[in-house]
Amino acid sequence: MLLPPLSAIPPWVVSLDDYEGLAKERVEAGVWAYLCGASGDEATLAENREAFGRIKLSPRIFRDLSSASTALTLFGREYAHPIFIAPTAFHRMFHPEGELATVLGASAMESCLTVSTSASTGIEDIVSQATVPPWFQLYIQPDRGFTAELVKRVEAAGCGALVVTADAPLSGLRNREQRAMFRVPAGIEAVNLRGMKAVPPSDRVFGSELLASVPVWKDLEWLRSLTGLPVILKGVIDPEDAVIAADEGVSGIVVSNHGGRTLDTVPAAIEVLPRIADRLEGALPLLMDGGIRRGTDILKALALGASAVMVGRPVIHGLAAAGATGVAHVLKILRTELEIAIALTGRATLKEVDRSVIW
Ligand SMILES: Cc1cc2nc3c(=O)[nH]c(=O)nc-3n(C[C@H](O)[C@H](O)[C@H](O)COP(=O)(O)O)c2cc1C
Ligand SMILES: CC(C)CC(=O)C(=O)O
Repeated sequence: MLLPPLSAIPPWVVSLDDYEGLAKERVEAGVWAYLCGASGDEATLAENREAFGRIKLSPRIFRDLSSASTALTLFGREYAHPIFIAPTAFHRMFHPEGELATVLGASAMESCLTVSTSASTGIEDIVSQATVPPWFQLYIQPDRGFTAELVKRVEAAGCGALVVTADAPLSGLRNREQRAMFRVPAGIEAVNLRGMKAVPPSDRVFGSELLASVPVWKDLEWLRSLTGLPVILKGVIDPEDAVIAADEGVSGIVVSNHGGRTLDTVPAAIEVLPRIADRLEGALPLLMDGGIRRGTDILKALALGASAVMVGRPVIHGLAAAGATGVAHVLKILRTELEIAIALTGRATLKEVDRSVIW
């Protein structure tokens, strides 16, 4: 029997891990496998966490912290802190209020939500509830005409940026999800894709219509010609691709392996981040996601070259556990942990967080 969402947060809930247990009791088994799972042997999923554990911090003492702040400016906008929400699909699978609850929780904590292409709520409704303009994550669809209309629609709705996901032209084979026979439940759909001409399903990979229409670099140029929004490329792992992306004129990059859900045995995003930062030498703002569960993880990412981080599964744990309140509390925990971690390493502002923070 599934439990209903909580109406109050128990006092023993103090970390993101605590939320995972609360969420599991409230989510149907197949949907849970979709949320937690990753591709293949889930080696990259595990590595995203383990790599953070191998990085040690180096605290400095007796520093002046009187002007401490986590504020930053990104793509011309001020943000109160560098904790952003990664795009994840179909929030109504996890809570009846879906993305509307997520965006309320995000707004309460001054956090920016990236809305998935496969959101289960209309983009205009989500943006209307936000105090921080959401970003929109775009999968370039085989139907390029529909894609162009969608880009115009999200810009008109008031989204602040377009996050183009590049690492999932095909879905990874997520065995955990296959074994649980996961299907998107009836009544829940990617409403922002309604009316699109979909490619017919195929049990072939090579030779399929889908493979014939996967996006290439030239599609990025086309996309940039359609919109005045900053275009951020998500799913970059190889430093060579980061260099091409910068040459192509993207506004930013999300260093990400899709939470281990696409190609398995890719290195942890936090391991890749400093290599990309070294290659780009500050040419573009970098974000990263994958395995962020603690404020110290965020501090490590900032020290290794990220301007901000995105958080995926834990936000959904908060949503499933307690709707908007759960989302806000997950973000609040992370924000408090980050402030304490920055202060205990003797730094006052994000500008002071550089590689000297790493042991
Ligand atoms: C359930 C689920 C759905 C996701 N859906 C999307 C999506 O629609 N678009 C996308 O670009 N990434 C998607 N992602 C990947 C996340 O944006 C992000 O890269 C990843 O979850 C970060 O890792 P974390 O969960 O360890 O924080 C999804 C991830 C999960 C767990
Ligand atoms: C609907 C899916 C394509 C969303 C996704 O990117 C994921 O589940 O990882």
